[in-house]
Amino acid sequence: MVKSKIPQATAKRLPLYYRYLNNLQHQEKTRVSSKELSEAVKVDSATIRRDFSYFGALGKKGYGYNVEYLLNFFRETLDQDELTEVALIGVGNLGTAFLKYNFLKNNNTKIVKAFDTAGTKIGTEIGGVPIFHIDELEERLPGIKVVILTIPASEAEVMTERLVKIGVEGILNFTPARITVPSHVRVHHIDLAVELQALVYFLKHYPLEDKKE
Ligand SMILES: NC(=O)c1ccc[n+]([C@@H]2O[C@H](COP(=O)([O-])OP(=O)(O)OC[C@H]3O[C@@H](n4cnc5c(N)ncnc54)[C@H](O)[C@@H]3O)[C@@H](O)[C@H]2O)c1
Repeated sequence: MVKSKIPQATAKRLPLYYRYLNNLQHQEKTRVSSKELSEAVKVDSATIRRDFSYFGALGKKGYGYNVEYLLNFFRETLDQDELTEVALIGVGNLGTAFLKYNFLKNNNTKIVKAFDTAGTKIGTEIGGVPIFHIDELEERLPGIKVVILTIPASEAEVMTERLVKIGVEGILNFTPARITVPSHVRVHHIDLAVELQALVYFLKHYPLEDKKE
């Protein structure tokens, strides 16, 4: 297996590929063509071929890619065999939805603890995840390196400082606040409004070739 560094853009597509290939394996399919994969994950086949070349997976003409080989590679690369425990901060509309969904279906990340300030939620569970008061953060968070932030934007900066102090290494930030972190902490910012705008922009300016009239 190839162990060289994978470009970030490629790495971001790995979970997408992984999920689809996992489905194929459940259907007992042993191989997949880049065309089939391309249609399923909505990434053009040239990009898929380039991505896969980083994994040392070279599709054979008329055969395609070996599903098991790719899955093994992705499991290693995505650390799928290891459960990553995640905490969620802010059990409001968005946070509640994430707790109900949790992520175990897709891969081995799981929300194991949640925190909020609202008295009515403390001591309850949603989707099997216990909700603690945020005052207990310093006591209960250690050991967890990844946090999902779904609190009001006004709270984000102060909360981030607390998280960094406790040793959090990755923050999935759903708040509109741009938070600042030291260089050893990684923040991924998710903004559905921006994604939606991007989609509308692409539809307008880059119509798909086989768009039906
Ligand atoms: N990224 C996106 O696409 C997207 C979409 C919708 C909402 N949002 C953002 O996500 C955040 C949550 O949105 P929502 O609709 O769930 O809001 P909400 O008001 O329903 O939930 C916020 C929760 O955070 C809790 N909270 C407040 N201060 C806290 C603190 N210091 N520590 C712990 N918990 C605290 C509140 O008690 C509440 O339960 C907001 O910042 C919102 O702007 C982002």
